[in-house]
Amino acid sequence: MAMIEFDDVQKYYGDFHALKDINLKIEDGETVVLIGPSGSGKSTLIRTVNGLEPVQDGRLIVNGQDLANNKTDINRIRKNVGMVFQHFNLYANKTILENIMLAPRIVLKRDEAENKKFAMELLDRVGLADQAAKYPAQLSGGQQQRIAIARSLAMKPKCLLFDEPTSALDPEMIDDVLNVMKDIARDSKMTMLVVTHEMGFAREVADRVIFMADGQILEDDSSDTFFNGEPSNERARQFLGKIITH
Ligand SMILES: Nc1ncnc2c1ncn2[C@@H]1O[C@H](COP(=O)(O)OP(=O)(O)OP(=O)(O)O)[C@@H](O)[C@H]1O
Repeated sequence: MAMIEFDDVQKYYGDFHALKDINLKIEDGETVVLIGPSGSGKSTLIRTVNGLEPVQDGRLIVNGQDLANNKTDINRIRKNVGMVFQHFNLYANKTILENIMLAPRIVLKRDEAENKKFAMELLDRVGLADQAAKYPAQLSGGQQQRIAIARSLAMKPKCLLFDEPTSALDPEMIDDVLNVMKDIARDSKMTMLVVTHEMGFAREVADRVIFMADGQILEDDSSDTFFNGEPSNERARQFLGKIITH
């Protein structure tokens, strides 16, 4: 079964039609990159997948549950679907280790020793084991984002959503964060949906690239076709030309 399936999904902000006839299937374990110009609906689309934005019409199945049905338990979805934001949203008054241990303790009631052991493993995986006792403000933006990723992984989600995770970072921090994301894409069986302008990431690890404009999906290709062949949609070709030459 697909991890995520949009079936003629419509999303409105008041009268504004933000997502138009979205049809999209993302299989278990796929890494999919979503690109498109500013205001095209990328954030809106990704935020519908864990129920941060409700949809008004169609079917949106995530991990076997229909998010377009208001009886669906959003908390059950969020246990399995993590999200990493542009601004890291760490808890400022908690240590790095506590930031990672909090949700598994409260939501999953994970045993304290096991929780700590796994949190330390994750800190090691993102290269920040020596920062466990610090507070978020003592870390750089890039380090905070790696902690935010570790915090999402601590829930052992089936699916991880990334909404422009490197856009708020200084250029010299971007690669460290992308390397952590590449490592996850290569080594885990997790489904990843990533909004990003980082085409190197898309080219190296994405299975598919989706291009959106004006609330619609205009192109949905394998990464190989998108980068080594040519997108068939004219606007997707223009967009690709612009971001690659910049
Ligand atoms: N809460 C909201 N209320 C009303 N309109 C909104 C809201 N959020 C987004 N929009 C509008 O929906 C459209 C899509 O916005 P969205 O943030 O999804 O685009 P995006 O492709 O992620 O853009 P960017 O790359 O600039 O983040 C835009 O026209 C935006 O102004």
